[in-house]
Amino acid sequence: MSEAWARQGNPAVADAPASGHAPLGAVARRLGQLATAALYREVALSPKPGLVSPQDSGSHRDMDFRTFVRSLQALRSYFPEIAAAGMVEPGFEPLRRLGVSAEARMLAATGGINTHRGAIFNLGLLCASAGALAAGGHTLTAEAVCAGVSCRWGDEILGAARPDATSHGAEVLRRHGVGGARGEAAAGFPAALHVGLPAYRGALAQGASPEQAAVQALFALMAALDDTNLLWRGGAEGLAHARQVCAGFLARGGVLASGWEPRARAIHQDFVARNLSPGGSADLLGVTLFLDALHLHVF
Ligand SMILES: CC(C)(COP(=O)(O)OP(=O)(O)OC[C@H]1O[C@@H](n2cnc3c(N)ncnc32)[C@H](O[C@H]2O[C@H](COP(=O)(O)OP(=O)(O)OP(=O)(O)O)[C@@H](O)[C@H]2O)[C@@H]1O)[C@@H](O)C(=O)NCCC(=O)NCCS
Ligand SMILES: Nc1ncnc2[nH]cnc12
Repeated sequence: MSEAWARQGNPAVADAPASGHAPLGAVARRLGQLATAALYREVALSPKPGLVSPQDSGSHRDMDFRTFVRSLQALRSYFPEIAAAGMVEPGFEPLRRLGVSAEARMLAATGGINTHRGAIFNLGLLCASAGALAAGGHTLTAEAVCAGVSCRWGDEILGAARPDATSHGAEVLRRHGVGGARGEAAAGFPAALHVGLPAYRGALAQGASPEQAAVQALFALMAALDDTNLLWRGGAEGLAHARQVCAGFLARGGVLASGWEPRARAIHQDFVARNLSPGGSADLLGVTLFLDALHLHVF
């Protein structure tokens, strides 16, 4: 199961070059494949508290696994496109326009449902940063790619926030002062880099399967993050409850302890009963899996 899950939707696993430098067009295509594969692995993963998986729709009534797959199909050309755009050292505005048009394609494919708004933003910026590094002849490491987003576009990412915006994220920023997707990106994705990635790799090193390691990374992210989706649906109380339950799961040994799966499923049911959905953590799990794959593949 675990190897099959790791290879699912991941063409890069099957045809990664053994060594050497690929032409830039091929690098952009491979970055796009890695981004799409990371998002596919995230949505295919189970159990995930409150989130959509092939098993069920979690705390969501308007979308299921097939909605996410349709959304991913609509986004397939976006990630290579924005990676290629990054290679010509653009300012923020051309990247933002690519993101806005990808969002429109996502909404058309899902009938107006927001499946991947955060992912379009996060992984779009990371693909552009990786493209810029590749064009400069630099090695693509998780640290360099994340720092690239912060250094190149951090100020504009924060500056693009409109005080009168009506999005859930903007409302949460006003009510709770939490920076959400923009804050994470502008700071160079500290949660994915310093929480998700060490949890994922640490679990693998201790013998977990890739699938178990991804569950561990998701719980670590949920325990640490001020997830604006949890705040939107559950307020400060809902966020505190979710973080505490996930910290408790990790303190009992997480996915490395026997009986972890029924415990994780019980937490899933608890989130559903409370109508909680950690969409920001899910997005950052996608980022974590993308960053990990950068190390595995030679460009
Ligand atoms: C920069 C934007 C993404 C602006 O976001 P804003 O702050 O205005 O907020 P939202 O529009 O609400 O979207 C932010 C999405 O980011 C994800 N997220 C949340 N917290 C974090 C975090 N701490 N770190 C990283 N990412 C985070 C999250 O995405 C997931 O949740 C989605 C479902 O959300 P929503 O529709 O609110 O949820 P429901 O609970 O289902 O609602 P109801 O059922 O109750 O109605 C899901 O899709 C996940 O993806 C937040 O949603 C951006 O809007 C923007 O500027 N976009 C265009 C530019 C662009 O993309 N450029 C790319 C290259 S520059
Ligand atoms: N699997 C998932 N379920 C619900 N919202 C999400 N946002 C990103 N991934 C998600």
